[in-house]
Amino acid sequence: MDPRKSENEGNLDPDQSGLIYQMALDIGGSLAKLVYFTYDEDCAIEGKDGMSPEKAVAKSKGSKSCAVLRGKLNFKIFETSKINDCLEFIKSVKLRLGGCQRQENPGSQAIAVKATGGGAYKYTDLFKERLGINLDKEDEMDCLVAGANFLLKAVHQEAYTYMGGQKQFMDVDHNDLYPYLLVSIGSGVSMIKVEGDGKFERVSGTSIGGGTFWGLGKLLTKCKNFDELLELSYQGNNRVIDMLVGDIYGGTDYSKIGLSSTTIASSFGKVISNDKEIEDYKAEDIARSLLRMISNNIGQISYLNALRFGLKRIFFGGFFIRSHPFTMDTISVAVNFWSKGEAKALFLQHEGFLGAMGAFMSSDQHELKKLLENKAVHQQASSIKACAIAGDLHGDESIECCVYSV
Ligand SMILES: Nc1ncnc2c1ncn2[C@@H]1O[C@H](COP(=O)(O)OP(=O)(O)O)[C@@H](O)[C@H]1O
Ligand SMILES: CC(C)(COP(=O)(O)O)[C@@H](O)C(=O)NCCC(=O)O
Repeated sequence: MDPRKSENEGNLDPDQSGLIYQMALDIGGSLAKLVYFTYDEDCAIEGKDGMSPEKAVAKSKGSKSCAVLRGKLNFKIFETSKINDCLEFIKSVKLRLGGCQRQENPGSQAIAVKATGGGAYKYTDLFKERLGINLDKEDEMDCLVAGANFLLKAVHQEAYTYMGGQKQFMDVDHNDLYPYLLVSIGSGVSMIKVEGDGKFERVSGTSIGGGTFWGLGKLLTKCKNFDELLELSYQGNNRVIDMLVGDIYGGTDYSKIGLSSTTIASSFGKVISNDKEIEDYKAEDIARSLLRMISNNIGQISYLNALRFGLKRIFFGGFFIRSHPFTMDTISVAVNFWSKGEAKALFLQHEGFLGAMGAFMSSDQHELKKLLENKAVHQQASSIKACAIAGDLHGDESIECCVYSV
């Protein structure tokens, strides 16, 4: 490959040759997330006598007739520390925002793109200078909530429970969605009580989140990337590192206070009594203990906040989860254990894209928003992959969808 080209250049999915009608960004502490809608110019509109999408949309305004725009919602991620890859990707695709602007001559015509997350502020000048894009900033919490509400209502089988290796999809009753606790596990963790569309309060947070897992993991195991660390955690045994109740109580349960001998009494606690150096421990075991410690802690704090407000459902999002069985199992067990089965942990297929989806939905100057705001996006269930992100950082996913306008 030509070393002057970015990793993504020349490696585009054929679907991306379609026009990008609308794009939004969520640039977080660790990852930059993109959501964009593409359609095939030749066959995008149905039921409008072969006219162009723009014309059909324009014609449908103010009339009772229905325009249907067929296309795909695409999802893509980049490491924030490699923001240049993200810029190169946007540069390499045909950006046709609002149905009337082409990004062929950056600098000559400013294009506005909705953006959220800290990077929307940090990289404002970079986007403007390199791509001629004005980042139109949206509040991160507003976007997380809007994205979660939209996905839960519009995407079939978006939410699921995970217990004992079993994934069980939950049908969301639109009339019985609120209230719930939304826990976004990104670099740090935000906990938001959601009571309706745009009706929410950030009730808590913790700095011990995904960045902590990846940061400490990198230090302690010398892993070079996040996936490697996750993979290691699969193979490890945390009992070598963690001090269990049984280690303290001579192998027995402490049943009087409901603790079994296998419960972790102290994460990483066994290390203090061993005369070992870090090299004497297996990276797998360290990764496993770390993942359990962080996941357990988030599960417990989430439950406590759910209890504060009498919330029974806790939806977990953010890329820390990565549909990882062990992470989801640990969080579910923690919520179940602490709530004595009263509260439920739920996960989202598009876990890491809540903010980007919310930013996408917040666009107010493009035709697509006008199409989307009143109508649901109906996806074909068969087109969803079981895992939102399947390991590969640059792996992307798309949902076939129809956008209706009446
Ligand atoms: N490929 C990856 N590279 C880095 N971190 C990853 C990756 N995949 C998952 N993660 C985890 O996801 C977290 C970031 O989640 P995300 O929801 O994108 O938050 P943020 O908005 O802070 O970037 C990281 O801190 C890390 O724990
Ligand atoms: C500051 C943040 C909202 C930024 O979001 P992120 O990039 O981590 O997704 C988040 O990291 C956070 O909520 N941190 C926890 C801060 C606290 O409540 O202690």
